[in-house]
Amino acid sequence: MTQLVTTSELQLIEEYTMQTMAVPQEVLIERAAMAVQEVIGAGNFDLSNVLVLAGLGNNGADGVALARLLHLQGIDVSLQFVGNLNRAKDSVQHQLKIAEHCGLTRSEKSDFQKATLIIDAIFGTGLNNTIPDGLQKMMRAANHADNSVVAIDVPTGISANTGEVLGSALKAKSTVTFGYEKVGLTKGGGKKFSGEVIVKDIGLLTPENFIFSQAK
Ligand SMILES: NC(=O)C1=CN([C@@H]2O[C@H](COP(=O)(O)OP(=O)(O)OC[C@H]3O[C@@H](n4cnc5c(N)ncnc54)[C@H](O)[C@@H]3O)[C@@H](O)[C@H]2O)[C@H](O)CC1
Ligand SMILES: [K+]
Repeated sequence: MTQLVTTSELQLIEEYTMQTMAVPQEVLIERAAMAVQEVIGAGNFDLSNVLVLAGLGNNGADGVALARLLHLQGIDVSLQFVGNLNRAKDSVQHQLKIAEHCGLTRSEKSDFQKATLIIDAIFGTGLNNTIPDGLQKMMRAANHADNSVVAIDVPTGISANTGEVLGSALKAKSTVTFGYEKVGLTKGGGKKFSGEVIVKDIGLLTPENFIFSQAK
């Protein structure tokens, strides 16, 4: 029996971890980035040219932290933001500051064809309505380029609760999801777009006798 989580259950667990147990958000972001670094470094992916597509929320923050780790490892990694960076969460700005201090500057436009691996850090569990048209176009181009894509936490475009495709979704070879498998990865489009789902512990703490509504 594998525990699955809905986004509201995950929110309670995140709050418990950060508010009650006082684990800083930056620690979770760092451990999330390290978890993805470990998975893609295990030999099944060609890391000769990695493109990180980062969104404006914490999924993007995970991606920026990962790009910095790969850069420090000497990997040829490009970091491209999707959306207006001025509207990004503080967590993203903070990770970008660290990355720039480490010598990684963001690219404006990246060449999907050149990338041997694309990291999908655009939207995670926070996607709450249909993907904007412009981004849908870019995602279809990325799917068409037929690169290897590794999704951080949830493939962009997939509802973490229902597995529904919200306009368009990025097809992942693997999805590295944190703490627990999200319900949306096990059904509908979520199952199809997630590829191999790898659950990684990043130090999320779960309250005693927490009630999970779903399992598989
Ligand atoms: N579970 C954990 O303990 C950790 C999770 N992390 C990562 O955080 C994301 C969830 O981050 P969040 O900021 O809540 O949302 P997203 O990054 O998924 O989305 C960004 C942002 O986008 C806005 N938005 C939602 N839908 C749309 C839309 N259709 N069009 C435009 N904008 C949209 C909304 O405001 C969102 O906030 C989780 O997946 C993990 O990757 C932590 O980093 C590590 C610990
Ligand atoms: K993602």
